[in-house]
Amino acid sequence: MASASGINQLLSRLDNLTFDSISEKYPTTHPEVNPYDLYRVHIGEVLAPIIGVAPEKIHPLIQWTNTLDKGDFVLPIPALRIKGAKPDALGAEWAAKFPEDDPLFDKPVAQGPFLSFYAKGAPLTQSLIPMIRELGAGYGRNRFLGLKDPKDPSQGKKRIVVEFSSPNIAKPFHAGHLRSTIIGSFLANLYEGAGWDVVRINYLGDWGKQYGLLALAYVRYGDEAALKKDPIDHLFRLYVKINAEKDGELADIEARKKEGQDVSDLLANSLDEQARGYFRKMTDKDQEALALWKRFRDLSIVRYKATYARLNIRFDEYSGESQVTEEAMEKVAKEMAAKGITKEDQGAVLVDFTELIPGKEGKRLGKTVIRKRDGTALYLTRDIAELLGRYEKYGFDHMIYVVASQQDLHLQQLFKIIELLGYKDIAQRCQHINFGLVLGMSTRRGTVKFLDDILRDCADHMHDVMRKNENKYAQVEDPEGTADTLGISSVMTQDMSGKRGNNYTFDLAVMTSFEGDTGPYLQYAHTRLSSIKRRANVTDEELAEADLSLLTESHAVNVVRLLAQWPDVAQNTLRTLEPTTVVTYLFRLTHVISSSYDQLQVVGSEPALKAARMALYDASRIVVGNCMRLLGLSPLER
Ligand SMILES: NC(=[NH2+])NCCC[C@H](N)C(=O)O
Repeated sequence: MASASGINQLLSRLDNLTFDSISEKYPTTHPEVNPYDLYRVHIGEVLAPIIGVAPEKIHPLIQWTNTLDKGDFVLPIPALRIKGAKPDALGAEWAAKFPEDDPLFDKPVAQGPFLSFYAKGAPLTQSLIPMIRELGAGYGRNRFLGLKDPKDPSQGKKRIVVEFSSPNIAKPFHAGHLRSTIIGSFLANLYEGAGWDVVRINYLGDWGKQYGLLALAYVRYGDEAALKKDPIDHLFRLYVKINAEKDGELADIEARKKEGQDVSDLLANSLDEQARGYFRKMTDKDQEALALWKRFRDLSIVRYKATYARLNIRFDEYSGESQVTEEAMEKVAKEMAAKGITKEDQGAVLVDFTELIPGKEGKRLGKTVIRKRDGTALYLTRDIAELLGRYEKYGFDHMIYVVASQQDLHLQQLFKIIELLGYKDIAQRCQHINFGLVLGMSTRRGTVKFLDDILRDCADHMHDVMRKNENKYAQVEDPEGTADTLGISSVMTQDMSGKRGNNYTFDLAVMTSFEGDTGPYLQYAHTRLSSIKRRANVTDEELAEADLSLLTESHAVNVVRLLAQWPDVAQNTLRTLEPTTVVTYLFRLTHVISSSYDQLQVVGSEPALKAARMALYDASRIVVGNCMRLLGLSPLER
């Protein structure tokens, strides 16, 4: 069965529409990957002569519903702006005129200012199930959305850079990095599914005076074997130790100064000063200093890669603050000065937005330093040069920075400076995707330090939860691996359940439960669908030939109606850029599937019915799996 068979089957029911006529008249629709596009086109075409408005005008106004009892689509009548008549009356009139024997819809229902449309079960079921099974992992993907020119695919894809995760070497991987990793990877998958060319960048915090200090620590206390074994941990320990020493020293100097002692010698030889000197060597490209720093960086990246792999995440580029060259910063510094964006203030260079931009906006953006008095560049300085460098390198159509809300101002300043530099078109391509805090994140081992700690702790907790059910536990083939996957699913699902901007409380007990809207529940739903298929013993051929007209129960039709929404949900998520759009849909879907099990048994039903129901569950398994993979979860089979 070819993938088009499902959609052709629908089209063959409609004598006025063909593939070509649809794509000609409705260039934004793609029924071959989203059957509901055809449904909307059809509504417009049928209503047009009834209402006396062009179908292309009606089509974009049609919306989906949040619950199936409200229908599959609604037309908000006031949106048509028909003068003189009451929406309620119009709705009733149009509903009455809607043909009784429409091939796709029952007679619409007028509900206040809305006209609600309910898809007929049989045509939807019989076309959608084969389509989903044929498209498989591709169902919900829409390669057309990312085309530069939808009418001319030879123009190629649009390109997006997604920068996410971006931890700091030798410092803890905190909740902000965790959220950036989860949300960023999700967004990258989302755009990939929409046919964009996606570049994933990890912008490491790996530069600055503190890395000079770290090098000093390594020279004093470093342990080669420990560094090789666990660089992230070893560097962090060194970092903590040397920072404590440095702070103690500065406090001591401060105290002596208060007593009136001459501390200039102490200051000149202080760790802080030595760190500055070491970092200066790094920026001056001293080979030895750079070699040590590069080892720290390279070894850390190797470890990070292994951890990201557990989450199915890979990056196309490990960029970082260190990769921004002095030359590149020098170049923009000149540009900024020439354009009058920066000014000197007691040897430092700064941008004063309050002077550059009148009113509230300038006040909000405030003032910010671009070069310190000692000549060193700052976080923002590097971001400016990095952004322009990325544009040069990738020529992106869009770029997303997935960074915590605490850095809202930083990114606003960054984009504004790019704009003031005269690159308004580039600034407009950039977007900050922010997110709220994670509260109360600590583990049994104490406060969280690294991504590995977080994941291990969740896996351990999950393992305990699993052990509580001895019977089931005994049946799990690889309890360690399963606990690991379930643990990861727990954290990720909890993180993506609410709106990005909200804070949430990290709660191991809640997130690892199999009850409620949790990651383990989703995994359970998927394994159950997989096990039905294993136990039913129906061949793929039998599934392909199943008589789907047997799926008449409302439970079956409701599952299909939800399955049909998936391409729309994915497409809508491109607008919201909220993981919860997918998560919410996925829980609705899994709940409807789960409530159908008692009504629609597979094992024990007579062969034809068994095959038909199995085809329904197989399509369900595919969609649940596709949603989970888009979210970054690895669906379990057992
Ligand atoms: N381009 C950027 N500034 N990205 C965000 C980097 C996040 C930074 N490393 C931090 O931990 O706070």
